[in-house]
Amino acid sequence: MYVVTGEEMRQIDRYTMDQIGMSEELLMENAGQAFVRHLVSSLSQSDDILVLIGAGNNGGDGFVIARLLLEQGFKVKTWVIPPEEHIKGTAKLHMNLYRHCGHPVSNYQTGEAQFSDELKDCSVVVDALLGTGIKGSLREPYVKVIEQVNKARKRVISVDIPSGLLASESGGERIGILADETYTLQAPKLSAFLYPGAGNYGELHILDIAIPKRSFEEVSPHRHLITEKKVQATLPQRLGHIHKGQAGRALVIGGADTMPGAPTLTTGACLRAGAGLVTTVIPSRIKYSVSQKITESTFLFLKDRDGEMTKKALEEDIPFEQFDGIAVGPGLGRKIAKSVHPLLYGFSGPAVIDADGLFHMSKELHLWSEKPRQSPTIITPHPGEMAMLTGCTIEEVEKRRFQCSREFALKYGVYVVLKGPFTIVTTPKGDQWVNTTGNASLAKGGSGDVLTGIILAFLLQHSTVTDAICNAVHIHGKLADKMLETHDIISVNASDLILTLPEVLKSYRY
Ligand SMILES: NC(=O)C1=CN([C@@H]2O[C@H](COP(=O)(O)OP(=O)(O)OC[C@H]3O[C@@H](n4cnc5c(N)ncnc54)[C@H](OP(=O)(O)O)[C@@H]3O)[C@@H](O)[C@H]2O)[C@H](O)CC1
Ligand SMILES: [K+]
Repeated sequence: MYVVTGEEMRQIDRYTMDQIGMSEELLMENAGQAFVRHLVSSLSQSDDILVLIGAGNNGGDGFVIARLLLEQGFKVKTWVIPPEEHIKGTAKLHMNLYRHCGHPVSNYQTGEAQFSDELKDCSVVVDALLGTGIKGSLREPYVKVIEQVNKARKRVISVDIPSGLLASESGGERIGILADETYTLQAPKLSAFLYPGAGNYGELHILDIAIPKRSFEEVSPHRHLITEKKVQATLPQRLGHIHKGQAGRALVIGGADTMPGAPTLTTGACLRAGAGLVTTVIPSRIKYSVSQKITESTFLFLKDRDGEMTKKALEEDIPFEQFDGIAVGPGLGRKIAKSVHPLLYGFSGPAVIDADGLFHMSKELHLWSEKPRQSPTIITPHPGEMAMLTGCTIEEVEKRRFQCSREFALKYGVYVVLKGPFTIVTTPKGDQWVNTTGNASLAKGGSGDVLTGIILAFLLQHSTVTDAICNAVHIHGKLADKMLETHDIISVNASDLILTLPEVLKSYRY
């Protein structure tokens, strides 16, 4: 499943029409058919449905939807919002088809007052005003109509994207329909995953309108959705004759006197996510508090100063060659200078850098570009850490989540896991994967430490790095979703996620 910009979707449509030979009329009919097929089970014959039509092909989809709903006996009122002569091409063809079936159209230009009354009295609004073709700031009469619809608090279902939003941008101050559900056509658009605009989408559904795979392969968008099906198919199997060393020897480096919990969580998650052996490297002074909480890992206690492990101890006292993968950073501390590059450069396995590890990395980026690691490096920043690494503001990162992580991944040859709602995984080649599991309960200290542990464990058990990271991100979100079945959203703790791992992982087995 691809995630596309408006421009990519246009190219895909073009290829489908020009090279494959499917006409726009057919695609529009397919879009309306798919929309109605999915919608009818949630409609009742007593619903009063208002279909709002704009000037372009999104409006054309609206005519198909209105016709099909009317033919099935639903009560539908169809409102054309711009002057009718603005409707051209394929949308006009479907308007005529609709009319030839004997169905009526009302026009907002001549019936504003009646429109307000009908909006007040309806129960469902189908928003087919504007889709991927919108350019620049929203113009009248759409501004007024969209504000009116948002105030009316009806059940609103958008076709393709909530009208007013741009397909590829985060929304910001834009006026847009506040939809309860959005039925997007064939492939989700970037704005479905970029806040604040993502909040306008409501529940996102993806409709298959029969655009062939070939059209996507020709345009080749580099973004994908992480799907449950793919996770299920690629989760590691454990063979009957495997021994613990073959399930991965993991090393977790972190912790300081004020942060004993972070490496504890990472280690706990790493064990529950299947690593064969885990060794936790922490400063000596927290050895009792951490080791009491973890039964199954072994420890290495390093010399510390001011409550943090020293640069020298980190570089000289760890037998890196005994391990298959490393996670460095959870609770590592920032008080005393440390360097991550020299620790990892000579290490031949995958390495995850998180939390304070990213702080130290941000001070030595020249080393990462001068001497890139040959083995996979995975960084797991939240937007604040991404801002620190790139020198952008957090707002810029949030606005340009896709571009920002891609630029960094390409420049430094690393995998970037940009956390947040809809975490984005980017490979060093620039391919991107968007995660849709998880919820706001994860906005709490410690949940990132758990993710780091799962990523490390999965890296040691998957055959590809990308699958390992995507599956870890997906499962981590799923833990939070599972917790909401029994817990309130504000009371899920990071350690609860680890306890839920066995049940969630088991639910993915065939
Ligand atoms: N993906 C597919 O395979 C298919 C998608 N379909 C649907 O088509 C739309 C995209 O259609 P398009 O005609 O390109 O664009 P829109 O319908 O989104 O809107 C274009 C009209 O909107 C007016 N416009 C543009 N910018 C603004 C603005 N800032 N404010 C107000 N109005 C604006 C403009 O009209 P004018 O009269 O002002 O010129 C444009 O004409 C896609 O989203 C799907 O829903 C098809 O069904 C085929 C299959
Ligand atoms: K729309």
